Parts: sequence; C-alpha cells; structure tokens
Amino acid sequence: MEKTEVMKPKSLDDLIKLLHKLFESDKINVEEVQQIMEAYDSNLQEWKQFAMFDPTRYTRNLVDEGNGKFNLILLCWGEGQGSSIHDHTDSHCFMKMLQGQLKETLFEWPNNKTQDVGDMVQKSQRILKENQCAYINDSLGLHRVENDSHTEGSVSLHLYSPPFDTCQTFDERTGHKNTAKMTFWSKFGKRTQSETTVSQENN
Ligand SMILES: N[C@@H](CS(=O)O)C(=O)O
Ligand SMILES: [Fe+2]
Repeated sequence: MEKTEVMKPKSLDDLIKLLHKLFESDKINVEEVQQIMEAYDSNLQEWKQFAMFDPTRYTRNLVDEGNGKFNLILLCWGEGQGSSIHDHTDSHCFMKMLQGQLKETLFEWPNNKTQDVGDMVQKSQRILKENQCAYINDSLGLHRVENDSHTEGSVSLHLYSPPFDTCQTFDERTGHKNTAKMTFWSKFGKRTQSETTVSQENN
C-alpha cells in the first residue's frame, strides 16, 4: 500500500498552523493528525513559556483555541502526579509527549449505569515516550495517566476536538461516576486568576 508523505512541522508554531489547516475541514482524519503531532520534534525553547508546574497536582495550560474547533493544552505532570480515571466527553483526544514519560492505563466503561459495580476492569497499560502521540476517544474506553517517575517531571501536549470543559471521573474500586470541571492553570502563557483558586478540580 502507498504511504502518504507526512508533513513535518518545523516548530511548535508551524505545528499549530498545520493543525488549523487540518481542522478547517469538518471531517478530520485521526491518523493524519496523530502523525503530524508525532512528527513534531519536541523543542523545550518553543514550549517552555507554557510549562508551569504545581507541586500538588498536574496543571492544564491553554496554548491555542484552534478557531473554536479544538483546544491545544500543555499539561505538566510533577513526580508521582496523575489523573483519575476519566472519559473525554465524546471528543477526540490526542496526546503528544514533549518531555519525560507517562504511563497510560486503559479501562472499560463500567457496565451498570445506575449502581456502583465494583472494581473497574483494566484493559491495557503502556508507557508513552518522548515525541510519541497517543489517541483516545470514548469508544476506545476510559483512561488514567500518571507520571510515575520519582525524579523527572513530564510534559504532554493535548489536542481536544471539539473543546470541552467537563468530563466524567470514575472511582476505580466502585465504578462510581462524578462530573469534574476542568480548569486552566494558565492561558497563553499567563497564570489564570481567582477562578482557579475556587475550583481546582481538573480530574
Ligand atoms: N484528559 C485529561 C488529561 S489525561 O489524563 O489524558 C485532561 O485533559 O485533564
Ligand atoms: Fe485524558
């Protein structure tokens, strides 16, 4: 089978330009987006302005609003920090590693919608390495992401389309579900104000 040439972004700005082009169309090609994000060679100088860590939890830093079609968010994961098990609100989720590693654990949806059902079923687990780009949506399952390094922070770049600001989180032992509001630690390189001190839920 013929392999189509993958465009290689020359910089983070170039990647963002290419993404704007791709998302002009109503139909998005998941593999193409994934390949282009993977083809960007992470360069600290280009994204360090967005990288802000919090000692208590992972941070979400808005990089670009994608003309309303997507959100591009840089996530900073301190040593041992991770997310709870969550869904992605019917959006596409691309996750590109910029620094360090992250462990991604996939879970099945709990099958009883009204009652707690006990331990959630783990489907698979993998380590995401620098420059790799992973993809998930709700039909593939739920996930939890963790930086299990004791010595190094991790940084990842997430693209969500369409954008969303709430998701569902799940208790690993019971399958019990909650709605979480997702907030930004910073927007376009500037620390966001009081709204985040009121609710710092992420997930
Ligand atoms: N989906 C999560 C990060 S992750 O664990 O994939 C978020 O946007 O906060
Ligand atoms: Fe996620």
